[in-house]
Amino acid sequence: MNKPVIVALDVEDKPSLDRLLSKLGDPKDITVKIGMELFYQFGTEPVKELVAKGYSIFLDLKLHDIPNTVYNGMKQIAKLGIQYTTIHALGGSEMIKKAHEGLIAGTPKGKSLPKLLAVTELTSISDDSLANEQNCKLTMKDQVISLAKMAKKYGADGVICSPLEVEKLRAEVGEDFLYVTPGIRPATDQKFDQSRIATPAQAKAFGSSAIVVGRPITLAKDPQAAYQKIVKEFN
Ligand SMILES: O=C(O)c1cc(=O)[nH]c(=O)n1[C@@H]1O[C@H](COP(=O)(O)O)[C@@H](O)[C@H]1O
Repeated sequence: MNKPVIVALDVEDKPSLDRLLSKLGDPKDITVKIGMELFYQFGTEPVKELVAKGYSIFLDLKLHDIPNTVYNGMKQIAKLGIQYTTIHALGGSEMIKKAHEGLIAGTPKGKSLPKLLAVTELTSISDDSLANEQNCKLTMKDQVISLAKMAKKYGADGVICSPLEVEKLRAEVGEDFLYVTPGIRPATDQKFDQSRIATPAQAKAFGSSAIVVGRPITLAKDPQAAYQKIVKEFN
């Protein structure tokens, strides 16, 4: 994947956003992720602003609703000129299919279709939570593989999963699919609420197509150095 270190812009206000962006470098070399924290506060405005500046945008709203609602939501998202967007695979095959169709319906003529990424099991979910809260009978790896196979069959371009699952996913779901992995922690960083984590170098070795990194950059004393170190480690 092009520009494969995706910076999660999980900040609470515009000055923090501008400060962080000013540390990252030339917009055309960077993929940034806009998620709930910015979107629920400022709506589509920062998305449009960053598209205009030339960033590649991953709009992460993790749609999970009935198929018709997701179709209509994706139709709107596709108009924004972003490169990647997300749904929860647990919404089911019909929802995934409609998400894909919504993106096709909403993408302006001549523009490229945003890539549809399906979240499998969130990287904050532990094996214990999968077994005892979701009451899932499969192991984490098998559950993620099962969701990824369904996502691929119904029109997703890739999945979001932990780096720990990528090796097996590549073997069982195929090389012609994107494996985008959050849960990235450089060796010295805190885990916080993540469960299934790996370092950037481990993610690279496991075969992640791209990594999503938030707090190791946003909370770093020197975000610029933290970002560059992660880019170097992953490339
Ligand atoms: O869809 C995502 O990006 C996502 C899926 C997932 O399973 N786990 C996960 O952490 N994320 C996102 O990846 C980012 C990780 O942030 P940090 O834990 O601060 O690096 C956050 O913006 C999460 O919303």
